[in-house]
Amino acid sequence: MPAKLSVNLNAIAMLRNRRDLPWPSVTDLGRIALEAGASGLTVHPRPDQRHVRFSDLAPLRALIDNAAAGAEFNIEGFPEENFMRLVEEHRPEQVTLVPDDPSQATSDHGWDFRKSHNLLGNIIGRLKKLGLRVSVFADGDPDREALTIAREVGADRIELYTGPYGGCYDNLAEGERILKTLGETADIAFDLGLGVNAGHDLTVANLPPLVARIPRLAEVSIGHGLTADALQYGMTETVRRFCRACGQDV
Ligand SMILES: CC(=O)[C@@H](O)[C@H](O)COP(=O)(O)O
Ligand SMILES: NCC(=O)COP(=O)(O)O
Repeated sequence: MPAKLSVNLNAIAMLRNRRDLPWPSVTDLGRIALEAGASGLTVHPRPDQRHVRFSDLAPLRALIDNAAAGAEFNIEGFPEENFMRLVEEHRPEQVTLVPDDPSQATSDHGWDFRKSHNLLGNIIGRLKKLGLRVSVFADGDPDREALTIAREVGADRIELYTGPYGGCYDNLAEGERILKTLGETADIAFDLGLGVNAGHDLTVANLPPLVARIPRLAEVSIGHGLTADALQYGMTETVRRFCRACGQDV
């Protein structure tokens, strides 16, 4: 089955937040994305709300509840107590745990599973009691021992951090080298019984080699590159292009 596309709305929210006005509407663009074939919506509510605001979550939850069967809400973030309250309130189908410090401009690394063993174990235990699928952000580092810890603490999936791969748009040889390590990391994760998602700086250009190397990739979450294309081609056409780049027949 081709990888599913979850559209990350953070970049739309960031544009909206330039003014004290309600447009561009995060909910309306989310609706267009779902109607165009996206399988879900992703938000990363950062503590300072500089992108998605906490008040965006309820209308997005309602939108997904009224969308085609199987549409999913994915909420990403560092698991501090405020984040956990948001997740408890809005019950996403998937929670993606990232090790971000609030001062980070954007996500730029996966978990150190050895150091975060106890934190992740406790948090994932709480999320499992809510019945939520949990994905954990992971570097493209084929470190079996680290991924074994991810499995032991209860993660269902890893999300491969593809920032370094996306950054190689002008250095294809380096991109191929990174793709190799992403693929090896995914192979180990599958072997351990983990599912594999991917995200960060993915584009219509770099998705096809990624899904060719990792054919069992479950989901990609994409915001920055997709929003840039939506400005040029419109959200509907852009979502279709990204779905096709995932190998979907749309
Ligand atoms: C985990 C991840 O890679 C995404 O959440 C990405 O960081 C997008 O978040 P921003 O749009 O807030 O940078
Ligand atoms: N989990 C990654 C994500 O949601 C989107 O990241 P980006 O495409 O905005 O870099």
